[in-house]
Amino acid sequence: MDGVDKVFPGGIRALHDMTLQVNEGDFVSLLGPSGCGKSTALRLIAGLMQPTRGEIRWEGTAEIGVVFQEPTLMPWATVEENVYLPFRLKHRRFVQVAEDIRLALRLVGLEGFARAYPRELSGGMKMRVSIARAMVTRPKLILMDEPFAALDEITRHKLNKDLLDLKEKISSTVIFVTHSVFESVFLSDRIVVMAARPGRVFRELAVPAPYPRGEEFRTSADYAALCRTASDTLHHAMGESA
Ligand SMILES: Nc1ncnc2c1ncn2[C@@H]1O[C@H](COP(=O)(O)OP(=O)(O)OP(=O)(O)O)[C@@H](O)[C@H]1O
Repeated sequence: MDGVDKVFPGGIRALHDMTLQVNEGDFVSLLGPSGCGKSTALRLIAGLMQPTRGEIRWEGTAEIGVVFQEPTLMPWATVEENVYLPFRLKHRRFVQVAEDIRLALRLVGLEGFARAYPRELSGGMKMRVSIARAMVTRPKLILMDEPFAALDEITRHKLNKDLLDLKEKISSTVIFVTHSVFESVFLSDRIVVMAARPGRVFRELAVPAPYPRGEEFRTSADYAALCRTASDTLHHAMGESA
């Protein structure tokens, strides 16, 4: 993103001069207070809307998978039919992609649930279906907008860990929106702290901890120190925008 502004009709300036580079294989978190434009940035990157000013450039073509805060599953369709959706939109026949669907469900730990309906699943399982759907076509870039915000802490920790394992396996690039300091430090190799009114990049923080990361990292002194730095930076960002 190069010098991107987004002004909504009515004059709300959601983003101002946002510049951000994401490289292949990065796990980048956008961390910031409510209303700082994180979702707007993600929607611009997804091409769901256009910037008012500035540019979003790609090297090569980008296929994108998106995971929203709500799992947004079709309640009348089974798990495998839900995961089939991105292929259906590309006019691929189910039988041609059945193996990809099976593999995606296996990667998110839902092998036995292909024929289940969303109402039969827990919140965490629904989110796993949503993740399987986002990655079933093996997009280069996965955009996630606070996907775990509505889950309990234990489930959230489990899904954080599983998401990192999954990323290793499918080697995608991930841009992850969150307002949780802890989550951003656990997951990402770079945290983009944003400030509000107008939304912009306040500072970028590197998380120099090796992957794979698990409970050992989450309970380490390094993790605690990184969380403190991120938390302080977030407070500065909020102070500047208050
Ligand atoms: N479609 C829209 N029309 C007008 N204003 C909008 C629209 N979408 C977002 N905004 C405004 O733009 C600003 C940024 O919103 P955005 O949802 O991107 O923030 P956010 O950081 O994702 O917030 P949250 O963490 O609460 O989801 C807010 O002031 C919001 O009210």
